[in-house]
This record gives sequence, structure tokens and C-alpha cells, in this order.
Amino acid sequence: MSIALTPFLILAIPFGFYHLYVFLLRLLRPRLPYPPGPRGYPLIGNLFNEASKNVEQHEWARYLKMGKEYNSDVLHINVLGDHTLVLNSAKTANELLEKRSGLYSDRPRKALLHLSSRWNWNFATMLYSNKWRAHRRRFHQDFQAKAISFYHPFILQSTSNFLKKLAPAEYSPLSIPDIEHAELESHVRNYAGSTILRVVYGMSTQEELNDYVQLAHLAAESLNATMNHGSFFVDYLPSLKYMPAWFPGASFKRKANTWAPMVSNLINAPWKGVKSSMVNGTALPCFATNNLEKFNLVSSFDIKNNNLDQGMEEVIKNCSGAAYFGGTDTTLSLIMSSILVLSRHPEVLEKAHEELDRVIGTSRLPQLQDRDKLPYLQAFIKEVERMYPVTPLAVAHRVISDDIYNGYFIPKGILTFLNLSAILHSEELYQDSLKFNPDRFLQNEKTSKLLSPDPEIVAFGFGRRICPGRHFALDSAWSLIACLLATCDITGPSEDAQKISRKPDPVLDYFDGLIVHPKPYKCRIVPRSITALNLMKAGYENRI
Ligand code: HEM
Repeated sequence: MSIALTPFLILAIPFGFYHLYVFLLRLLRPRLPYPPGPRGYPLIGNLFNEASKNVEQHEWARYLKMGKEYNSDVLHINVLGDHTLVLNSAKTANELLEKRSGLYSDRPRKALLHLSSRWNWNFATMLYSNKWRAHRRRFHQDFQAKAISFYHPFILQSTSNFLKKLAPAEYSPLSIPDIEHAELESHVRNYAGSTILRVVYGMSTQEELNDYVQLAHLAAESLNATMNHGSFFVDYLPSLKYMPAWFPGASFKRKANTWAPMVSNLINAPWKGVKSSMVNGTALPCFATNNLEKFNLVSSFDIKNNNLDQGMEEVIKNCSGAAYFGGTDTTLSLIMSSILVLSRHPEVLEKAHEELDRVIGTSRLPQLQDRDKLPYLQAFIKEVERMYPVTPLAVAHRVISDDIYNGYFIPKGILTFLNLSAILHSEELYQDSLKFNPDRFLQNEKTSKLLSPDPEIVAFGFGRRICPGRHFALDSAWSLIACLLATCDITGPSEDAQKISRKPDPVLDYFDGLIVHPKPYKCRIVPRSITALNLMKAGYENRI
């Protein structure tokens, strides 16, 4: 045999076997069972179970309970022929989403999502295709770990603004009132939104930022409400989308009509702004301008018609929109959970303060370069990500063709939910998993290895769809949390100080949804000293 043929055969033989496997799979199809799950009725499957499910119960908790009931970490649910696969363990996630990622990386065809609001510009919901690949590649170029230091000055600027807004006029700890949830959330949303807007569109004035942060908030409602499969009945019966909006029971359609213009504004308004500022010569360097220049697209602008060259300009515009949307609500959730936890765990606050004072001192703010020197702070953020996952069911994947796993038949088109909460709360992976304990992520001194799997990887999904904004998200959340901790005491609200002995619960204290947020809470945020207050007021001035 010629040596030149060997590499060909090395590729061809597994390829041939794979096709034989798929062929046999089709032959065997009727005989192989679906993975375990609730027994359904002919034709309607588990329709009754799904229709009568307890809406108070979080979807991830329901799947976890179901897994225990059927003693399986893969589950199958069928509603009217619409099949769903649930993966409740890291092992199955790894086997299917990672090792078979070529099969498991599509997204569901969401009737309401696309009907409602043309979210199809968002590559998070795009089908697994060349179009998605082009977007993912462009996004990855600028958001991979080694590229994001370009954005660090913007993160510092937003951190400074956040601290200034929070700083009381004078140092008078006893007279500082509790901070209400709405006020704190608005500061943090502004932080997350303004950072991403500066990064992608170069926006910097408070007026522009306020408008767009509000816009993202309004549009997020529709994505949050529609992304979880089964939130609306039309997910199971797509033909319902043809019902007129006035028809009884068509409330989903009325909602869709309200959401559509909001989502449209979300993508179009900032893009118009960035193009006009480039034409006027007032644009600040950012993801959009860097890429438009890189691909020589500036000369082809037609602002009046908002005429898109259907190629790279559209990709850049869509990626900017995806970052802007993906970066706001998720980062908000992580930071709000971190503050909630700090205010209810004085022992954690004390350890974090001790580390910051020892390593950084009290005369300057921590910076992103200090991160590796602050292992407890790092471990704290990992533990928040583990205990209170921002996206408990990740984002649904769809299987591209028939498959077999552990003797079970996985049909083409099945929706796949990755139960991140089940994985991150798994007793097998994390001892005393429902106890908040950052120490579990401190390195083992002897082996210098982490004792438990790292949520900074797990919490962002598996396979080819893993969150491409994760490095940026972690830098931006770290900066705010580190500076807030360095300068402030964070405790429970004064009037309830005695009552708050219960620690935040991932179910009772959280709303359910695609991106989960803590239910409203109050806390006290008080500068630690006059020096700390001065640091808050000065921010990173002169250093950016
Ligand atoms: C704490 C913050 C964040 C969390 C927990 C988070 C989590 C996730 C998860 C679980 C997915 C789905 C992965 C999968 O399908 O398997 C995802 C996708 C995505 N995230 Fe994030 N994310 C965060 C922040 C961000 C930020 C800051 C950005 C943008 C700068 C971003 C942009 C995206 C995009 C564009 C996708 C879709 C990827 C695709 O479908 O190919 N995310 N994220």
C-alpha cells in the first residue's frame, strides 16, 4: 500500500464506519427506546403532565426531581410529538454537547421568538450554519481571552462611574440608609449596559447610555419569556402562530406585537448612531468601528437608507447587538447575586476584606492585573456562579440528526436542555453542594489543582455554543465586585439584621427564566472609612 494512501485511509475508515452506524441506527430505530421519562399517551405524549406542571416550580428543579424519579441523568419528554432531551449531569453534557458537538450544536426553530420580534439577527438563536459560523468567528476574534485587554480601560471607566454614583456625600456611616433593590439594580444595570455599549458602539454620554440600557431592558423581557421551550403553547404547535391576535387564547400573539418594535429598536438604533458618528468624525474606537475599518466598509455607508451591505457589515452589526444584549442582563444577575450573598454571609465578607487589605492595601482600588493575587475573591465569584447559576438551563440546543446514546434513541430535531443548575449543585462534584463555601475553590496546596470542577467553565455552557462573552463577563463582574468590596461594608438591611439568618436559596429567593435574577432584597452598603469614600469618589481618575 502506498504511504500516501495511509492518511486518506485514516480519515476514510472512521468516516465509513460512521455512515454505517447511522444507517444501522435508522434500521434499529423502532426497537430502541427513548431515554427514560414520564410515560405519555399515544399521540399527545406528556401533554397533560406539561400542561398541569406547577408553574411556581423552577424548570431546572422540576427536571432534577424527574431525573431522581427515573434514576437517570438523561430524560426524554414528548409533547404532541415535540421531543425534549434533558441532560442532568456533566458526564452526559460532555459526552453529547462536547464530544458530539457536530450533531448537538443547532438551535431550536422558535416559533414565538421569530414571530414576535425578528430576533434572528441574534447569533445566539441562529441555526448551526455558515451564517452562524461567520458571526461566531467575528465575535470570537475580539472577545477571546487574549483580545479583551483592549476593553479594560472601558471596564475601569464604568467601575469609576459606578463607585461615584454609590458614594454618599459625606462619611457618616450611621446615617446611611439601606439601599433598595430597585436603586441598586439600576446602578448595576447601568454599569453592565454602559460597559458593553462603550465596548461595542463607543457610546459614552449618560443620555445615550440611559436610553439604550432601558431599550435592552425592555427587549430582554421578550427573549427571557420565550427562550425556555414550552413557556408558550405555540412552541408545541407552531401552526398556532397563524391565529389572529384578537382570538381568545392568542395572548402570546398580542405580547409578540408589543415586543416586536422594541427588539427592532435594539438592533437598529445603536447602529444608526455608530454610523452617523463615523461619518461626522466623532466616533470613539470600539468593536464596531474597529471592524468596519478593518474590512474597509466605511466608504460604502448609506446612512439615509440604512443600507446594509448584506455581507460583513451585517455580521458586525449583528455581533454588536448580540454583545450588547448578551452582556447586560447576565452580568447584572451575577453581580446582584454576589451582593446578595455578601450581605448575608458576614464570614465571607470578612475573609474577602482581609485578603484585599493584605494584598492591595487601603490606598488604591484593585485592578484587573491584581486578579491572580486575590485567590479568595476569585473563589468567591466561582462559588456564586456555582450556587446561583445565571442561566440554569443554559440555552437550548437542537440535535441535527438521529443518534444513539447508551442504548437510547435520540431522534433528529430533539431539543436538548443542559441542566446547569443540576450539574453545579451535584453532590458528586461538589461536596455539601448546597452550602455556600468559596474555600472549595482554593487550590490544593500539595497538588496546586482545584478541588472541584471550575464553574467559570461549566456555568457558560458546553461545546461549540459555549458563551463567547465569558472572558469579558468575568473581567467586568470582577472589577465591580473587587472595587465594591475594597471600599465598602455590605450587610443585611438594618431593620431586619436580627431576622436574616436564612442564607439565600437558589429557588426561594430567585425568579425563574432563561436568565434568573434574585427576588428583590435590601442591603446596606457603607464606605469602610473616609479613605475608602475618597477612593470611591476619585475612581480610577488619572489612571485610565
Ligand atoms: C455572567 C455572565 C454570562 C453568563 C452566565 C453567560 C452564559 C451563557 C450561556 C450558558 C450560553 C449558552 C451556551 C450554550 O448554548 O451551550 C451563552 C451564550 C452566549 N453568550 Fe453568554 N453569558 C454571560 C455573559 C455574556 C456576555 C458578557 C456576552 C457578550 C459580551 C455574552 C454573549 C453570548 C452570546 C453571543 C452567546 C451565544 C453563543 C452562540 O449561540 O454561539 N454572554 N452565554
